[in-house]
Amino acid sequence: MLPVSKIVVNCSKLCFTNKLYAQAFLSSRYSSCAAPSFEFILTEKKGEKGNVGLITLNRPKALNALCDKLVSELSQAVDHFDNDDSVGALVITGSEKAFAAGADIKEMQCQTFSSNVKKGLLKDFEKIRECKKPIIAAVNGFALGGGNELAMLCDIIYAGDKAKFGQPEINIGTIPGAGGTQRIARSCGKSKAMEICLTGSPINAQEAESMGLVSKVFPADKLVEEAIKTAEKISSHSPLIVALCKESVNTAFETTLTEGLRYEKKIFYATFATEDQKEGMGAFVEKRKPSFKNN
Ligand SMILES: CCCCCCC[C@H](O)CC(=O)SCCNC(=O)CCNC(=O)[C@H](O)C(C)(C)COP(=O)([O-])OP(=O)([O-])OC[C@H]1O[C@@H](n2cnc3c(N)ncnc32)[C@H](O)[C@@H]1OP(=O)([O-])[O-]
Repeated sequence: MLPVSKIVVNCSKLCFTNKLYAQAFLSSRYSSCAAPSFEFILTEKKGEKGNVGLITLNRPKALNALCDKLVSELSQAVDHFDNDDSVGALVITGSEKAFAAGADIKEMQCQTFSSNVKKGLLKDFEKIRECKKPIIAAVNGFALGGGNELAMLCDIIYAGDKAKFGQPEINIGTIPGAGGTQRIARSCGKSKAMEICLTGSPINAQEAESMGLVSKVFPADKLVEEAIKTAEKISSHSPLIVALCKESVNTAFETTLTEGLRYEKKIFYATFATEDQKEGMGAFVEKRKPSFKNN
């Protein structure tokens, strides 16, 4: 156990580091509109048409632990691809060892209730949810705590065959804070959510697939390629209609069945006011490929 004096020194060092991060973030954010450059993530466009935005978490020494700066960069990169008309869908991945081992415990250990409230600890994490384009999480290795919550924040989860999912927060005296208790319960039911959150024990990719947390499992070395293929398929559709479809499915997690069906019907009717619906149905009747205009 660390003596108190060492903990205090460590915490003040962290606060200073956070200030530097904040300054670097502000200057990178407001200096240009070009693709931002990052320290803890890599971004590139993938797919035959370059229409998939790939974001790779890249903080290998800490198993991609989600420190403030990493999450802030991630949120900026998601926003950047969301506003890039040449990109139709995003893939977020990590390394073969870790998608992300959770929030950065070393950074979090000295935080207090009031500091969490004042700085809005989860604000960048929550911003990712506003992305209109579909996001696929391609998970190899550990997806623990905030790592699993980040995967669940995405729209589709693909796993490598050695992936491990879990919410170990209970082991370190806290609870899942970025959607773990809510999203597992909604997608996999109460008993699984309780088991995962209350034991803190991880589950493997096959269990995650059988309980519906993950939609497909691939050999680890094929995972990102498969996720990109799915993202390309999504990107071949009308971006406008894809965004409406994503919003409609997400509504299923927010409301009652009656309200959800009412919402879906409104959106379905509304698609008939778009050029892309005319183009899509026209192309089918004329036996040609549609050419969507995002209108
Ligand atoms: C701001 C946004 C917030 C978003 C979400 C907040 C809410 C969320 O619900 C709360 C959490 O996620 S609570 C978190 C929930 N997550 C957990 O409780 C999981 C904690 N991690 C583990 O249990 C183990 O590391 C593993 C079992 C993942 C791997 O074991 P292994 O293969 O023997 O590897 P190893 O030797 O152990 O690690 C290698 C290096 O990585 C380092 N590092 C790793 N994880 C870190 C982390 N989260 N932090 C910091 N560092 C972390 C580790 O210290 C070491 O570096 P060192 O310089 O040599 O000290």
